[in-house]
Amino acid sequence: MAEFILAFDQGTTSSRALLVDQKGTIAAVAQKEFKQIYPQQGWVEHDPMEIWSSQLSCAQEVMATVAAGDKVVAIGITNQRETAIVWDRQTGKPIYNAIVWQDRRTAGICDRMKDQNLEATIRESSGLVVDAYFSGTKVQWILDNVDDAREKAAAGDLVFGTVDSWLLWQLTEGRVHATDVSNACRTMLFNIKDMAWDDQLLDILKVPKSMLPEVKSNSETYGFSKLFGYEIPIAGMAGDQHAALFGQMCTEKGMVKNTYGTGCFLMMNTGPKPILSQNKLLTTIAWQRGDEVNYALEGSIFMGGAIVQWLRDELGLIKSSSEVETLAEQVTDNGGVYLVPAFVGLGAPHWDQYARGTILGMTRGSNKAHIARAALESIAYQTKDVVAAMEADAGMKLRQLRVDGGASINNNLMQFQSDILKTDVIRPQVLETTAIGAAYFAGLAIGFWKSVAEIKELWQEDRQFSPDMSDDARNHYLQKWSQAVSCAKGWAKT
Ligand SMILES: Nc1ncnc2c1ncn2[C@@H]1O[C@H](COP(=O)(O)OP(=O)(O)O)[C@@H](O)[C@H]1O
Ligand SMILES: O=P(O)(O)OC[C@H](O)CO
Repeated sequence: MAEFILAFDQGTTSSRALLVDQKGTIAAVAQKEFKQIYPQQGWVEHDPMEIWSSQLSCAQEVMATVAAGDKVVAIGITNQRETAIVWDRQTGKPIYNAIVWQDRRTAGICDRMKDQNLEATIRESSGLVVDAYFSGTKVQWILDNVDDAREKAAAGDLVFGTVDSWLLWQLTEGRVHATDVSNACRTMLFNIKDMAWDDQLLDILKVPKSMLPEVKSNSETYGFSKLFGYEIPIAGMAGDQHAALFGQMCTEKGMVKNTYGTGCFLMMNTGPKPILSQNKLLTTIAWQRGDEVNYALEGSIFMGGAIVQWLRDELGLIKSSSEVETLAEQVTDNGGVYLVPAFVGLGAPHWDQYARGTILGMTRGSNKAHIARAALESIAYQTKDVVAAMEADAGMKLRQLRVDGGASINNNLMQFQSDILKTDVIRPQVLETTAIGAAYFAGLAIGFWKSVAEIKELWQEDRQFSPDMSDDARNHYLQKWSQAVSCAKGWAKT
């Protein structure tokens, strides 16, 4: 009889469900894209019911492949982080769409917090910078802008959750309202040293404590789902980047991964003590298992693979994401063209809410291949900016970068990344590290895998990319990139 873990990977643009077996092999995958809602410039929303229905239908699709006699022994959840959902405790209905992590509508609330000199307080307690990215200001916005929401929240009738919480609520049919530490620490409401909701932060952001989910570790049984014919424990939950760090088995201090999905998210495992960044990175909880807490430094880049989607969907330069490779290969270099993909502002280490997308350096000879190349290169330059900040904070040089996510399939991009970083880039055989990480957390909780050492044996390299660029060329690219970033900054601040 074969046994599997069912992993939910609820991403920004699609929901996925995967079956993972004991060898860490993916036995089945289903994926469904869902609607991106842009009600105003800079706003990004999802329909929470569609998040759930797309996730459920993917789960049903892979469950249908489980042979008679075989069994799913646990569910692991991983999710797009920071996205905020508020729903009615009694009816389970959302009172507003999910406000997505990319949404910039609360930039003004953040400016006011900065004017009140709250940055240091917020950083000390939450490890975060003041930015519209995080959930806290999004919850505040919903409470202040949806009719009667403040009154209902004060009466205890509303609950808040990130997407993990929302899925857990649905899976348990409203019986469990909980989250995990890795998602909690992205809300700007959680104290990463005390490992508890922070009263001062709740007060600053005007969020009533009664709305908040119970906070648990990343690997334990949160509840049971009866939706798939028999009772299955939900035993692992983690934000997608934290799950990817674990899925990449970056379990030693100093190990770094970069996930090239919609955005790019670099995380460095910094061990059992939090390092407060001096270089505008985030201090975040990597994961908690039992009483053991691991911290990480994170650099969040808002536009990664999404730039390729923009070339495809808005400019129509390519028909599928993979076509970007052949288009970019039509030219031997960027021809002096630089694209700063600040479509939703710039994240780490710049944190400019008002930066906007910019293309610079075009001449009469510039063509669509140069733009495609500049778009891909921008992913590598943004990564380099974060790595430089990470090295400064950690006081050490990066030894290697482990990569995963949809865009890491692009060999030219990975080679350019290695050239620009002057560091080896290592790609594993299984690129679904996010879902795998969630499966590992769930499997460890129920004894499907006995130890991290056992799981480490499952990680296998696919390919290594080593630097092959002169220092002069690298310095030239980085200098022009930095000039281009300066031009993109502050554009929308009027
Ligand atoms: N060959 C490629 N080169 C560059 N980017 C790619 C390529 N193939 C896919 N992508 C990008 O990868 C992203 C999808 O990766 P994925 O890890 O599934 O993202 P997410 O989990 O954020 O939805 C998309 O933004 C897509 O444009
Ligand atoms: O949907 P992804 O994979 O781009 O991840 C989104 C991040 O969790 C946002 O912080």
